[in-house]
Amino acid sequence: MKSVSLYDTTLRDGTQGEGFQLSMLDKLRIAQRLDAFGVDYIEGGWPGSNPKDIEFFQEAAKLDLKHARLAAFGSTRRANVAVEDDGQVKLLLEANTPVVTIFGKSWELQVTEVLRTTVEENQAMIRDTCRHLKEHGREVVYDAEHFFDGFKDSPEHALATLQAAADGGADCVVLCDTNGGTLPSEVMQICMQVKERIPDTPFGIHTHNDCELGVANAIAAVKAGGAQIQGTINGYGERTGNCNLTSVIPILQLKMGIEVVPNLEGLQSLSHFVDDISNNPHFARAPFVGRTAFAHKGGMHVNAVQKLARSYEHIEPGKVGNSQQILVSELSGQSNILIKAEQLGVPLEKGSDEAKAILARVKELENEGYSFEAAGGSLELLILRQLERYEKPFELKEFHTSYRLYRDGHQPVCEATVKIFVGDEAEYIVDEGHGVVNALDRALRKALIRFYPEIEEVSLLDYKVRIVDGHDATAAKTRVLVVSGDGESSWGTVGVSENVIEASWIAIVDGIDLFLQRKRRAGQA
Ligand SMILES: CC(=O)SCCNC(=O)CCNC(=O)[C@H](O)C(C)(C)COP(=O)(O)OP(=O)(O)OC[C@H]1O[C@@H](n2cnc3c(N)ncnc32)[C@H](O)[C@@H]1OP(=O)(O)O
Ligand SMILES: CC(=O)C(=O)O
Repeated sequence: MKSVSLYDTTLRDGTQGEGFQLSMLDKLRIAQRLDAFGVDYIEGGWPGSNPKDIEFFQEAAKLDLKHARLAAFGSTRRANVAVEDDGQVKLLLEANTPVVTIFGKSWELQVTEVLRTTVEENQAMIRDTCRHLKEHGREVVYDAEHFFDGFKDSPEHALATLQAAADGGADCVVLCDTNGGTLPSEVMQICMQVKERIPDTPFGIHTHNDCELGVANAIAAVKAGGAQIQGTINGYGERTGNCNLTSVIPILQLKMGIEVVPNLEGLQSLSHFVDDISNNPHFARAPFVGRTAFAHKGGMHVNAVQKLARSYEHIEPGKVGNSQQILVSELSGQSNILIKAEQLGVPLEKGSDEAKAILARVKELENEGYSFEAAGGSLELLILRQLERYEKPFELKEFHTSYRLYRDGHQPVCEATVKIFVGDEAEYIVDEGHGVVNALDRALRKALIRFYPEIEEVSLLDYKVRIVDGHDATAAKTRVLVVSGDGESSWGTVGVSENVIEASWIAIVDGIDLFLQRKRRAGQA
């Protein structure tokens, strides 16, 4: 048996966070992934809240979960209502889950001001509801809402509410830092007192991230003997979110030697899955699972990690399914360039003229406003050009763009003409587009297709414009970042100019040029 169980509330408390909505089918898919990953409890929702959650539990019963136990969430019975007659408690039982989690009030202020009842009735509500659910054969988790605030206000009152849950037969009492304002030292101290005063019922922890201490507080509780951690994948949840399980899990497993999941390597992919399914962007700087969690940019760091990865990495990235990234920028040393060149199959010597020239060119261009971090394609071209492993596929003679807006209600027209040379042959093409950049992209492709039919495979996936230096207002330098793809891979290219059309042109041309260079080099290999 595990010494600490993982209780996931992504499907309940996670959905209380702004911008995190899940359909019933999304919830089912996430539940399956959580089960496969080895989470012990999955809180699916609150049946007393909405029809979607009622339906979820009906469908989830058919899931054939291999490991996790499903929990339905709700509150204690209402004040002055018999527990058998409480509609919300009935729905909790009708959800037919092996586990039911109920929350109740620990803070006297909440009892008198929010519930507007007496301390005695509140304790009866907790005790009766736990007992009733136990009598119906459920494993009962009792979430002590506002426990730490309640304890700081009156330890005796807060402990008496826990005792009421224990008397009602709760299997675990979970201390909640509902407002997220408690410090790890306080959590530790209070948890130790709970352990001493209620020794026969295991305690767990449920924290919120309002002081960015959700994870630290959960770890402090485990240090004090906590047996369950409640949290969400990627920390989604009410306000600033809940304790982030994608951080807690590797901390427990890799730093504290507490085995909680069988395949930690699946962590990053689980994190991306939940982002994707909820249509949220991935948080690049997320510890352990973020894209940049093991990305090295400073030249000195890159030099060191090449010699010894753990010189700047606190764990092996592969242990959580992540990988080391090396970035090239104005902060690079030759080591960054050497690694990139090696990856391109053109190894370079440290101290060689080529390595020095490439590094100098990167620094010069970054000073002009280029950024190679997200433009690996442009960096690849820069290296090939410097090493004379590059054949120019075409020469631009001229391009022209126009945008015509009619006052009589006609659709505006965006037009581009492009004149290029491939060897001695000229091609002069005009095309229209949704905007001038689109027209330019279309005209260029049309002009090239006769010479390079393979460019049919390339499409433009993303286009971003950023002002490099804002002080020149509309004459400021712009950086355009383009992502192109061929269905198998994608690559970023960058262009910089005071003119956004020219910056776009540079980035688009590099995107197509790189594709042609790669094809040519693959053909030679
Ligand atoms: C800390 C947490 O995250 S707890 C979970 C919070 N999550 C949610 O609220 C999401 C789901 N909630 C809902 O769908 C709705 O709020 C419902 C269906 C549960 C309740 O809706 P309504 O009956 O319209 O009540 P409303 O939301 O306005 O007010 C909550 C009521 O619950 C009572 N209540 C609050 N906590 C408890 C408790 N632990 N035990 C019993 N009653 C409680 C409040 O006193 C209030 O009743 P009152 O107005 O008679 O005093
Ligand atoms: C129960 C719960 O979600 C909280 O107290 O934060």
